[in-house]
Amino acid sequence: MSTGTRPVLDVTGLDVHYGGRRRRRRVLHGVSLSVAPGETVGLIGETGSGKSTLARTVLGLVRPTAGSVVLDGEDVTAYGARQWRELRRGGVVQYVFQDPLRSLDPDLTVEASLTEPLLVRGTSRAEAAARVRSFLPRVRLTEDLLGRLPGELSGGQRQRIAVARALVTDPRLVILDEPVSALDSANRVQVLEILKELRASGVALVFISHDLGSVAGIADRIAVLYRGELVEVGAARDVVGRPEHPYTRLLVGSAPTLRGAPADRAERAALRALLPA
Ligand SMILES: Nc1ncnc2c1ncn2[C@@H]1O[C@H](COP(=O)(O)OP(=O)(O)OP(=O)(O)O)[C@@H](O)[C@H]1O
Repeated sequence: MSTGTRPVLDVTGLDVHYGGRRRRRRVLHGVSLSVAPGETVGLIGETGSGKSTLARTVLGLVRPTAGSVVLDGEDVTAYGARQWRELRRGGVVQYVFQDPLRSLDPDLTVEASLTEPLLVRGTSRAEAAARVRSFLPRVRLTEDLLGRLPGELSGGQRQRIAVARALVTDPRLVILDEPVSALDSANRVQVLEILKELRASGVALVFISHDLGSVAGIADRIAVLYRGELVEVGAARDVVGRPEHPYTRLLVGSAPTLRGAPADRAERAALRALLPA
């Protein structure tokens, strides 16, 4: 297979358990998901459905009990801590958290935060500084912010810096875990617009959200996670326009922006009754 068509992420039959032997609890079950180069996949599901666990497993922060994770053609399932460190340093996969303060070191200036991932990869200081400056307009930021600390920025600016930091190394895949949930509506729209534009650079995005409305306008495909299982995966317009699983129908019905009118109480109760316990 050529690298052009090879998935940038290929997760197969993933099971994840948390807890010790006595309190062992299955959080993901048989999850299989593939992301093509340049594709944007929205991963949606309610709180506790396992979205972050899936992201953390793909990033090597949680070890699966079964299944495999292949990143850009490399089976990383059995990677040890050192191999993961090297892989992360290589910048193939990057991530953005809901809270940008988790993605940014509070003691580093914006400039240091943005140049660091490039310097770690061996880019010269001058080249890194030039690359950072040329990247700023793509996230609607200006050079006067470079000397500030994360604590001296607005929430929206911080999240745009976190997005820039994830993308400045030209990764193949970026996982964004609820990247707009903590933002007000103006900043949310702006970050979504920026992400849409950045897709043109060919990076693959996995966009995690509990809100179908945020994901629907940006994702090529949508994957729906319900209680640790992927219950529906399809083209965004099909999942929104013709949802098949009762849980997806409930989600679409609860998002008035996606439907003429939200589902009424009786309809929601009928859909809930169809969901597996
Ligand atoms: N480190 C952990 N140890 C034990 N249980 C955990 C751990 N992390 C998460 N869980 C549990 O696993 C389940 C899935 O959590 P996860 O954070 O993956 O869900 P989520 O869909 O991302 O939820 P949210 O939208 O609230 O972030 C939850 O029941 C959670 O309490």
